[in-house]
Amino acid sequence: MKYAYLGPAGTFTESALLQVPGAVDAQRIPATNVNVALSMVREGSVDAAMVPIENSVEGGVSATLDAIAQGQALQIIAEILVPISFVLAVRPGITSLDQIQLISTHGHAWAQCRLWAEASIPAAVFTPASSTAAAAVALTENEPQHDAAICNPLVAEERGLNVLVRGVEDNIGAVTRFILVTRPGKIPAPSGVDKSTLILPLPQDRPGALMEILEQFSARGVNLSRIESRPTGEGLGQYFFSVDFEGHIADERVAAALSGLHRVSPELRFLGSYPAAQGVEPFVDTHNSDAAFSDARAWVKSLRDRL
Ligand SMILES: O=C(O)C(=O)C[C@]1(C(=O)O)C=C[C@@H](O)C=C1
Repeated sequence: MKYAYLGPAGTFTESALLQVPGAVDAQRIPATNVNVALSMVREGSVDAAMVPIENSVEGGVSATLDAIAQGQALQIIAEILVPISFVLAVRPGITSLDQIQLISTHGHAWAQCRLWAEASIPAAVFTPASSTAAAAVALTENEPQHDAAICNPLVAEERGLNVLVRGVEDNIGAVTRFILVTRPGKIPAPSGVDKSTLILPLPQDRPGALMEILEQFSARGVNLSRIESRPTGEGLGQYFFSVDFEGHIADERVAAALSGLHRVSPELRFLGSYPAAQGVEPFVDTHNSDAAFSDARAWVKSLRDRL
């Protein structure tokens, strides 16, 4: 397997990739951003890409939500959770917080440390980097453009950077969720605790369209675990929903919800069913069990056989 990931080496995304069985010894290609990583998958130069999709503090990663919603179809085959804690690394010569004028990191990381930064280095100006590791690596250049970087403790250690402060995140216990993305292919077999992801364009032409979408899930007892709206980019008021729910396409209730959704929003995209990184087997009412669905189907068929 050959993997792309949001690089350079030392990002939290690489930490997520290293949790994938076999990835430690596999070829790992750093990409400068999420779009580049996903393009490598689409054009076939790698087998899969690891990209961030949401953080428990800052929410959805728009670049990923948008890139997998549009363009050539992709599939999610796994999710990985990584606990997030940041350090403040500094360039040689900086020994105290009041010397820091320019501070760099990834936008999502900055959002998770903003309160600490406002209180501790109020005069410092933030300059965005393509990743936390890119900001850290830049401190090792001959003439660094910034004085400090907020990054993964591992990259600071690997690059021999001076760390002034540890644990600069505003929320202890933050977690980022990453997804492993391939070209569409075989769907991982149900594990018992699975998740599925959909992109659902919101039908424009009628009131109650969102309700129609939601009732497809609720009528079959399918529990949503994330729903976010994103603009399609085609004009004000035009949205799609990015939705995760508990269950696998092999489950009858999920298949029934999907066929209902296809009628309501025919342009929907199924992004895959894959083992959930945490959670318990979902509670399924008797009337939403696989057996109840196949009994009902057989009953209707017996009636239609009389046509
Ligand atoms: O910059 C990194 O190290 C990344 O892996 C990206 C990213 C993100 O996009 O949210 C991942 C985890 C952290 O929440 C901060 C940044």
